[in-house]
Amino acid sequence: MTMTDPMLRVLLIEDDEDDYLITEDLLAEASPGKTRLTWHNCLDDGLAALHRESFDVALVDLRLGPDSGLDLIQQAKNEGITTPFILLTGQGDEELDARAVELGAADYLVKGRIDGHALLRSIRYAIDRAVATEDLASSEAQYRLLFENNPTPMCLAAPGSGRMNAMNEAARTLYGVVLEEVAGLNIADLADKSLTGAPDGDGTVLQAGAGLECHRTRDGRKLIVEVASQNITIGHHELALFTLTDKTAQIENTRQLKLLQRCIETSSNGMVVADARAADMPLVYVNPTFERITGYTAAEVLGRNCRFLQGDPPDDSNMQALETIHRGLADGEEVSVMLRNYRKDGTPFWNDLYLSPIRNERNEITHYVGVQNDISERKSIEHQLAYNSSHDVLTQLPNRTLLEDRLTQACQFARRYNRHVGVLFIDLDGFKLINDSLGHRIGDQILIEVARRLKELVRSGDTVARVSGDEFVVALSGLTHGSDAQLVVEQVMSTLANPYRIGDVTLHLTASIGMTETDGNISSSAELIQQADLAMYQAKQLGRNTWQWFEEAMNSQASYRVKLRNQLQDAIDNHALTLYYQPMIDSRTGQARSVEALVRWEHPELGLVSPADFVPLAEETGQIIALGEWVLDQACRDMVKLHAAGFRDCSVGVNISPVQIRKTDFLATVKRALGESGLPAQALDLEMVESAVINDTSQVVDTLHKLRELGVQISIDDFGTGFSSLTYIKQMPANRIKIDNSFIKEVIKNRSDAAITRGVISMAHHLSLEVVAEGVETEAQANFLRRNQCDLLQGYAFSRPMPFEQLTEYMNLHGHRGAGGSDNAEEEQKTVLLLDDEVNIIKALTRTLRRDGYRILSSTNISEAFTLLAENEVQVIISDQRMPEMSGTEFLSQVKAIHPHTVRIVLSGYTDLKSVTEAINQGAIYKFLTKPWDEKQLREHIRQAFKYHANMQPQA
Ligand SMILES: Nc1nc2c(ncn2[C@@H]2O[C@@H]3COP(=O)(O)O[C@H]4[C@@H](O)[C@H](n5cnc6c(=O)[nH]c(N)nc65)O[C@@H]4COP(=O)(O)O[C@H]3[C@H]2O)c(=O)[nH]1
Repeated sequence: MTMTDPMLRVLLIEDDEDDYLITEDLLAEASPGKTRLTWHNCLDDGLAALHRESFDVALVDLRLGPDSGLDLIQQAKNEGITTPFILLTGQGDEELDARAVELGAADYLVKGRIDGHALLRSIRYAIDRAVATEDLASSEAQYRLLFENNPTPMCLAAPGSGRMNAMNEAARTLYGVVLEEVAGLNIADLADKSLTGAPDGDGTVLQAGAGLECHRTRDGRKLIVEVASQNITIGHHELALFTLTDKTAQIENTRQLKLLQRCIETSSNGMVVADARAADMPLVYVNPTFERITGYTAAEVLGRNCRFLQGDPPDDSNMQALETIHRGLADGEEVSVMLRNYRKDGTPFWNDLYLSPIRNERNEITHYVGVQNDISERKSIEHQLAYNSSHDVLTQLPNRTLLEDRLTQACQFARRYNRHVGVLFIDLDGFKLINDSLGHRIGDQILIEVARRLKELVRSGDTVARVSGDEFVVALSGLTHGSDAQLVVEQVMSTLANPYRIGDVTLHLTASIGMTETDGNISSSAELIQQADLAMYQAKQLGRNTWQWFEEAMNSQASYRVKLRNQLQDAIDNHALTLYYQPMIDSRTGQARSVEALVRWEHPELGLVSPADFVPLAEETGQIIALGEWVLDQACRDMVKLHAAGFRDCSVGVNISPVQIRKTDFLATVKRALGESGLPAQALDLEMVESAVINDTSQVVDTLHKLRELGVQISIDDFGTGFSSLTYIKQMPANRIKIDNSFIKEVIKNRSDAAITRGVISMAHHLSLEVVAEGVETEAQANFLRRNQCDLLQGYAFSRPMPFEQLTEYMNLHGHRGAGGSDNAEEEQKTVLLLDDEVNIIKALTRTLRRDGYRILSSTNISEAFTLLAENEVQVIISDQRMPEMSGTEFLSQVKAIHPHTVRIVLSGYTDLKSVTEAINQGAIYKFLTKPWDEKQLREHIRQAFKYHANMQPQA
């Protein structure tokens, strides 16, 4: 009923006309003029009228001829007619009443028992109910629309059983469920049944009361879903409403981000990010490695431009690198530069910096990322190697190369300022005897002392050099007269004649000295040295302990050299040279897998002449070409024989002089030697000093590449004595480097030699080069080298050079020596080294610690302790503090440099606070324990020390 139409439109479907008339009267009486009654007397007409016209209410008689009013109501409902019905009947019947209500009839009236007002009231009630029902249906439809179209996946399920009641479209799409399936589903069917427990949300924030669950789509895809549930009531039904938010992608992204972050944070390179769009490009991120390298904390540097690393005032040596950076920034390109930067404490470090722009999706540069690599250690090793190339390692004096340089400068100065240069060639008399009888250690001490005395004697512009074993040269520059050198030589003679006290030994030495002088007009500094050398030879001839000026006539004595040269030529022509071989031992297997060919000359008068004497002569005269060719041919032939004897993997190292490699037909010579002998190219290893390549043309490098293409191996010989730039060596097609024996000599006790050797091995391995240690004389050296992964060992500790016949025997006897095997068992065993000069303390400590099953090594002196450390895998060291040679803390500081992975403990009855704190600050000491000790506590400390050692080891 609408407000604009106050007339009630009533349809009566009734087969009895009388009843129609009665109804009409009742309505007219109750509401005169306010109702309009339409009458139809059968079911079909009634239904047709309901379809055709609009009525506010329909009164339906129960009996419609053959039909029932209930059927009509039923049919009308089925056909979508929403008009409210009131059922009329002749008599009251409860069952009928119930059935009518069940079908949706608004009321049930018994004819004859109602008056007009009751009828009207019933009609109005039916209309009101219909309006209310329609409103409810419309609001239900709205809620359904909200649920169904909600973008959040949701479903409704029975709270107890979990039977699915409804799933909205978003949820069906997420899980791949079709509408028809929903009714057969249970909420539990969404879960991934293969997993138990809640998934790791990687810190994802969830709504209050929600949880994360692993679910699976119908086609098996895994989902991580945030599930929130809430109990609601719909039409008297208790239901659980689940909202299901898919977090899979978000969690995966978080994981990826965290992984990236962890990579950056744990990177061994320092990393910084600068904001390219903010003024002065401030740092917005630095990783922990940056903090470790520079000593600055993130808080101290964020917001600042990273130029503070260049020092204050900025280091000028960075100019070129900074220009490259500025150019890179201007062009928006990545750059790689080497900078000298400064840590917070002011110490410099070498920063190998790679700078790269980061662009956004619009290709604009938003940030710069800088990757830093602290290469100070490499630089310092290279620096030290470079120093060694111009200095004698033992005495730290300039060597022959630097001497020649200084002499050339002194001659230039003399020419310009009308001055003179004097040269003293000093040879110690009888030094070889001292070396042979008292040993190298004493010999070395004397050489160091001689160097010290000579340096003290000369002026600052003069040069004292060591040119070979016991030969020194003093270059005196800026002399007014050449004869002034005479004053110096007298002082040298008397200074050197003073006694030498080495330990308990007192020695007396004399020297033979040759002298020469020049006004600077001389063709080469080498000639000047040679003149002084000839004069020294003369002084020796005169009975030693004297000095001689060089005279022109002495040059004739140089005819000795001419004679030697002729004899060498004869030896080459008549095959009077011979080859010796020295094995190189594989440090892992203990087997010889390579040999070095070393030439020998059996001189008719002089006996066996060392190649160190005649090879330089042959190089000077050019005879090295013929000599070298003979060596190459012979070595290839011998090696074929060795292969035939069963040692097929053995290669032969042949020394190649720089003079040889520079010859354009060198490649052809090698090919011929291989072809004629039948030796596989892989079995030939050409050993050459790095200067042969570094100082030379690209033609030499080209030849080396061609040799490598053939399969021939290339070794860099005497590594460490030349230019020794590892960066440069990277460019060379070498397979191996041979560390010069001067480093190996002291490797187990000299921290600098140990560091260089270790550094060279590690860096060579990074460049995929094999490393050979030359001059290995003791088992201690060999063990140190093995433990530091040196690949091959060569030296008297294994074998001296020998003729070919002996080599075959050697290979048969020692070819299967398994030196590497025994070490492993040793390595696994916990070993402690005890050092104390009191035997009783060592005994007591041994008693205490033996109970814990450690392997116990002990020593009462430092030198022996170093040897034990070199020969054994020791994890924990306990040292006394007060010892005659040096303090325990000093000893442990040195041990730290050579064996950094040991755990070092001082056990002392006495405390020198300064040295102890220093050693602790340097990280040299793990613990400082005092005597007398509590047995239980000491054992616990040692147990902890081994645990600490185990934790320090890199995890496999
Ligand atoms: N103190 C000590 N020395 C050890 C030890 N083990 C080996 N040696 C010696 O060290 C030298 C190693 O050879 P190199 O460095 O190539 O040094 C060689 C190499 O540069 C040159 N040489 C030798 N044979 C030839 C050759 O056929 N051609 C050329 N161009 N040079 C050669 O002469 C140098 C000296 O040769 P050698 O006198 O045979 O001396 C050899 C060898 O006998 C050890 O444990 N302690």
